[in-house]
Amino acid sequence: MADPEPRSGNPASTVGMSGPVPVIALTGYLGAGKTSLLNHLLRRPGARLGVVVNDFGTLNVDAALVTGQVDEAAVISGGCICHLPDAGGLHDALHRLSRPRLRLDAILVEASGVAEPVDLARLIRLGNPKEIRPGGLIEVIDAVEHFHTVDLRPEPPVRYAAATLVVINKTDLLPPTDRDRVLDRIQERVRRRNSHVQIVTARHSRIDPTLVFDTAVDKDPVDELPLAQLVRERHHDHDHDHARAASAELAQPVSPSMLIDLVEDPPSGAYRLKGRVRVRGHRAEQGFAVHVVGSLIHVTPLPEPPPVGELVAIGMHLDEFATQQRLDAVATTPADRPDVAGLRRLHRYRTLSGRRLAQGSG
Ligand SMILES: Nc1nc2c(ncn2[C@@H]2O[C@H](COP(=O)(O)OP(=O)(O)OP(=O)(O)O)[C@@H](O)[C@H]2O)c(=O)[nH]1
Repeated sequence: MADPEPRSGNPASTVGMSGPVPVIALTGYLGAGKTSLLNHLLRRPGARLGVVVNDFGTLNVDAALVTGQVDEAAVISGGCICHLPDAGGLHDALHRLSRPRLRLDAILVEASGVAEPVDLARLIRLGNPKEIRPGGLIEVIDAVEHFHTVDLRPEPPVRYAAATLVVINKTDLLPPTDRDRVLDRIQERVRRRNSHVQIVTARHSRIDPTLVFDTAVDKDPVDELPLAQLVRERHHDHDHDHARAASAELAQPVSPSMLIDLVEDPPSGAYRLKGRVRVRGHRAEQGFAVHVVGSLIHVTPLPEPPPVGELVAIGMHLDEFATQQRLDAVATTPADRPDVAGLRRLHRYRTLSGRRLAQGSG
């Protein structure tokens, strides 16, 4: 399963997004590999990440990485501790970490092994709509222990339903002769509960961070602590499959109908889809930021319509050719007149993005 590198540079970073900070939940049964995943993501240079863990003191988070990733070390070590499912604690932590001054690219929430993913996903949706947006829920599965711990009943566990990405971890511990059979079986169980979820396999939770958040540059920012850089260099590895990406530049306003068709039915294999777009409104042009993670769709207005917009799709098993065609179709189809039905659909998502977060429904 060796996927090629993203096609040109790092398309994942071409959409420089301010606006709501994505909050990504890491869940999984005890010992599945959540902390390993968190540390792996923190090692990725270039992104400014906030971290929320249940108890920073007792978890095996690499402190050098955490403090190095964000120049506000005090925020990480002192302000982001919460005890799930205490909504107040989580919301306080998210509120602090989403302050614009911190300029975080993403916030990672590591849930304890006993936390219910469905409840956690709902808690995150209860946050302040202006500050954060749901960035997905990553469920880590221990490939060896799965059928002895989590998946014991005839019906697949409900926890799969909340996931946008499933990482089947510890594949190195599966006997080679049994590997494919076990992986197929786990996938089949997950898909019975969540047919469209993206599934990847991993050793030591090493997945391509591009799947999870935007990594803006390939080397450490200048304000990075030297210690963190050293730790990263020691661990810097390329022993994971790479996500694929496709992108299109939007030189003209796009058709809202085509855009919503795209986000409601993303190209095959796309896990994340994001864009900054310009649409023709009744009176003037309007700008929107659009984010899709799994089945989550989030639309926010931009202060100004972008002179040139972008669309980017990312996924482990992305059909790059078909995806490029879909993105290009949106980019090149003229949208000279206001598309009333399309605008209505777009604004509905905009309203839902705010309301769903505010009310915690859906
Ligand atoms: N061999 C092997 N060991 C792994 C892998 N992933 C994680 N481990 C080990 O499994 C143990 C548990 O991993 P963690 O990342 O701490 O798991 P966790 O889900 O955070 O654990 P809890 O917080 O206790 O629920 C650690 O000793 C890891 O080094 C893997 O893919 N292969």
